[in-house]
Amino acid sequence: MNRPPEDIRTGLLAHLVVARPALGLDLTLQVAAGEVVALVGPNGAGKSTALHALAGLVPLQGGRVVLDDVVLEDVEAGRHVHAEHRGFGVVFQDHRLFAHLSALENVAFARRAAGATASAARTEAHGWLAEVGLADVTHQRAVRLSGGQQQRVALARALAARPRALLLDEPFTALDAQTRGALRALVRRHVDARGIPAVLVTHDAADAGDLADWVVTLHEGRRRPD
Ligand SMILES: Nc1ncnc2c1ncn2[C@@H]1O[C@H](COP(=O)(O)OP(=O)(O)OP(=O)(O)O)[C@@H](O)[C@H]1O
Repeated sequence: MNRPPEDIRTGLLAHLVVARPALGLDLTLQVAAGEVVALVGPNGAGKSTALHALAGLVPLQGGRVVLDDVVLEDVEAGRHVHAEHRGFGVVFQDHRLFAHLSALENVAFARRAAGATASAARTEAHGWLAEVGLADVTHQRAVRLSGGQQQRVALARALAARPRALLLDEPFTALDAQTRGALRALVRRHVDARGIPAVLVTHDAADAGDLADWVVTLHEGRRRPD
């Protein structure tokens, strides 16, 4: 499942150069609209760093990030679009929910931030929580939810924001096998229906095999040759 070398017109194009003493990153990535690319590799290879760099949360020392022909970052040209304005839906490894807001409020917040009215955001948030199987805990505070439930709220929040691209860092690790399968299918449907690119960081061969169109292997911050 290695991507053929042709160029893509819409989707995500990135060259990420991050200089760090422990591990530098130099990665070129292209993900077409409607595609899921799995980013795999051993612990410490730089997968999360790459995702955070795409999201605008880790400064680049070189390179560019372009989404659907919009330049989000270009180090040489001095352009840096703030993370909040990049249009990515992100699921972080540690979920990063608002601990003292309810599941519903966490998801509605993302939809509000993306332009919906308060009541529309709440209605849609109910729908997303039902989609991820959490209709019965909508009013539970995030801090009271189990790890797997928090992970599902994080995915609902990312999808609810109507992102222009998805960045998913180990988004299914805390889930049982049945839920994992259902949520992989949900992500696939969403990517197909909205025609957006998605990057999935995973250690799970089944995640990559089921969900990804292409696999990119990172090793010590570099792409391992196919
Ligand atoms: N904020 C940071 N500042 C400096 N170095 C960092 C920072 N975050 C991560 N690193 C280092 O960058 C390297 C890559 O880490 P990263 O988390 O990107 O790897 P990973 O491939 O996602 O690993 P894992 O599979 O364990 O999640 C590691 O050596 C790590 O110590």
